[in-house]
Formats: sequence, C-alpha cells, structure tokens
Amino acid sequence: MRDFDNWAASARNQHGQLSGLAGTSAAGGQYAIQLPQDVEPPAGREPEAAYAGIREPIAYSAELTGWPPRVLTIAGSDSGGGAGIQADLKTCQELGVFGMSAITAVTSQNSRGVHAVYPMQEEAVLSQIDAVLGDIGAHAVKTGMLYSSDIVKSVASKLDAYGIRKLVVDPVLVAKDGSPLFRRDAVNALRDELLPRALVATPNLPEACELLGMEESAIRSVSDMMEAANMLLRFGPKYVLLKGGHLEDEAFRGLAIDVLAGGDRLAGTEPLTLSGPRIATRHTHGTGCSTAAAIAAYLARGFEMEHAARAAKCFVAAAIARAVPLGGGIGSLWHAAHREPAHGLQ
Ligand SMILES: Nc1ncnc2c1ncn2[C@@H]1O[C@H](COP(=O)(O)OP(=O)(O)OP(=O)(O)O)[C@@H](O)[C@H]1O
Ligand SMILES: Cc1ncc(CO)c(N)n1
Repeated sequence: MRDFDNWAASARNQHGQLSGLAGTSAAGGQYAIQLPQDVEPPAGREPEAAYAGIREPIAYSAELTGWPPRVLTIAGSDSGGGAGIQADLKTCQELGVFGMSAITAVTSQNSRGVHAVYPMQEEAVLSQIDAVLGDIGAHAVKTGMLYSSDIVKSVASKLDAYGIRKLVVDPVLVAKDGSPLFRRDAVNALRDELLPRALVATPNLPEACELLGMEESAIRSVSDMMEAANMLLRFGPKYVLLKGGHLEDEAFRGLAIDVLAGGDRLAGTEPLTLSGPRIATRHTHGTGCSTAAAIAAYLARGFEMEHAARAAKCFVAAAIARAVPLGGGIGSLWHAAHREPAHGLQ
C-alpha cells in the first residue's frame, strides 16, 4: 500500500486533515478516502470566495458573470443515464456547477451495451454551442463522444471562436463493453485538431493506445503509463491525465492509479501518480465521463489542474463505491455518494 500512502499523505499536506473515511481495500490494505467537500479552494481565497477563480471570464460572452460557475459539455447522450451527457450533468449539479449541453449523438444504450448510435448533424451541434456560449457563457467546456472527424473539426474551430481556454477533452472512443462510439476518421481529427487546444486530455488506456498508434494493450504498467502520458503531451494538450481504470499491473493490485503529466510545475519532472483504492465492483459504467466532467466543474470553480484532478478522483471513487447495479450488465455510478457520511466502502 506504499503508493496509496503517498497519495493520502500528499492529500493531507495539501488540504489539511484527511477527514474522509477509512476502510479496507479489495486487496486487503488500509485506506482513507478524502471527501470532496473537504477540498479547500486554492490557497489565499476567503471561504466565501470559493468561486473566486471564475470572476475573470475565460469564455467570450457579453453577459458572462461570475456566479454560478458554468460548464458546457459537448458529448453523446446515454439513454441508460450512466455515461455521456447524463453523467456530465449529474456531476456538475453535484459539484455546485450549472451544467449545459450540446448533444453530438443519441445512443440507445443500457448496462449491457450500445444498441444503436444516431449522430446529430454537424449544424445541429454547432447551433447548440452557439446558443449556449453566445448567451450564457461557460467557464469551462468538456468534450466527450464527438463521433466523426467532421464534428471534431467543426467543434474545434467553434471553441476557438469563443476563446475557450479551460477545455477538457475526453477522447471517447469505445464504451465499457467495447462498442465503438466513433468513426475511424475521428481519431486523427481528435489528435490533430482537438488535443492541441485542450488544457487537459483525459484518455483511458485503450484510447491512449489508439491515439498513439500503439497496439491496444501496449500499456501494461505504471511506468508505461508515465511514458505514454509524456508522449501524448507532444500532441499539444497542456496536461494529460491518463486514467488507469483498465490497468492490470500486478505490482499495483488493489489500487486504481492515474497519471498526470504536463503543466509548468510538472515540466521536466516525472508525471504525478494519483492513486486510490481499487473498489471491487464491476459497476463502473460512466467513470471516465464523470472524471472529466468533475475536472471541468472544479476548473470552472477556479481550482488549479492538480487540485481539480485529485478532487475529481475522490468524487468518482465515492460514486463507484456506491454504484447502482441496475440492469443485467455493468451498473452505473451513484453521483450523490459524496454527500453521504460513509460511501459503503467499509
Ligand atoms: N474499480 C475502481 N475503483 C476505484 N477507482 C476506479 C475503478 N475503476 C476506475 N477507477 C477510476 O475511475 C476513473 C476513470 O477511469 P477509467 O479508466 O475507468 O475510465 P474510462 O475507461 O474512460 O471509463 P468509462 O469508459 O466507463 O467512461 C479513474 O480515476 C480510475 O482510476
Ligand atoms: C454517450 C457515451 N459517451 C461516453 C461513453 C463512455 O463511457 C458512453 N458509454 N456513452
């Protein structure tokens, strides 16, 4: 449990007391989870100014004011309610952020898999973005399932037009059951058009391999993850959060490890590992979408990247621990779990 101890210690140093909960992980080790509400706003801010970071408008809108923080998610709809737009909006609401959406595709999906994908016309996607950013404005934007290279390219230039700086790109390619959520031509467009504009890209391991042109299971260890995260930085995002939900590294059994690379503070240093207990459940539908949405929500509230990534991991860990086993396949996260005094982890 050495790595998790480091994580817990660093969380303690950064935020003071770790007043979350303690328990025993799937591998039998001791752990504590830090509750998201224990996360303080960045140092130097008064308690009532927890949202201070959003006072400077970062997306063009004549009417953009500071409160409430707003996030636009540009993603696919999941009829089953666990991933995509539905996960993003639930996450935003739970984290005190006003969520808005531009739907790129409607999927007929449930816990067992994806039955059908109905992509929206490019024009319809752009019109939703214009409606939101031209009037309400957003402090951060998150992209998820964009489906085709046409949608990727036109979304990228639309975000340029609005001067979006806090852009979280979740390069969604496949659903948990392996069903494709993209047309093959979208991969190059994601890499060449969207990643260079991202403040942070949040691929999972198969998505990282696809973007890097590597064979699907090429990333097998935490050191492979570090190398891959650094390689992904070359495509232009300021940060890469490589999510390790799919990692099968015997040396880190019992832990769920992500790697954060990039940014000024991390430049020239090894990427950071963010690790927590691996919760023994198969009900993890929507973990990736919820992680990226939580990062966008915390960024909209003015958190720095490392702080946002750590807080998002805590929020998602609680939601996994209380996942709802609905349907006959892979159940979904319970986004309200972070409000409960104990997340069912004990
Ligand atoms: N069983 C688990 N226990 C604890 N944390 C987990 C578990 N599975 C995934 N995570 C964490 O959840 C976050 C999302 O990672 P993951 O790699 O599962 O994303 P994803 O594959 O994109 O998810 P999805 O495709 O379902 O949206 C990461 O922070 C990861 O470490
Ligand atoms: C719509 C949608 N977006 C993303 C994912 C990835 O989990 C999914 N399953 N469905």
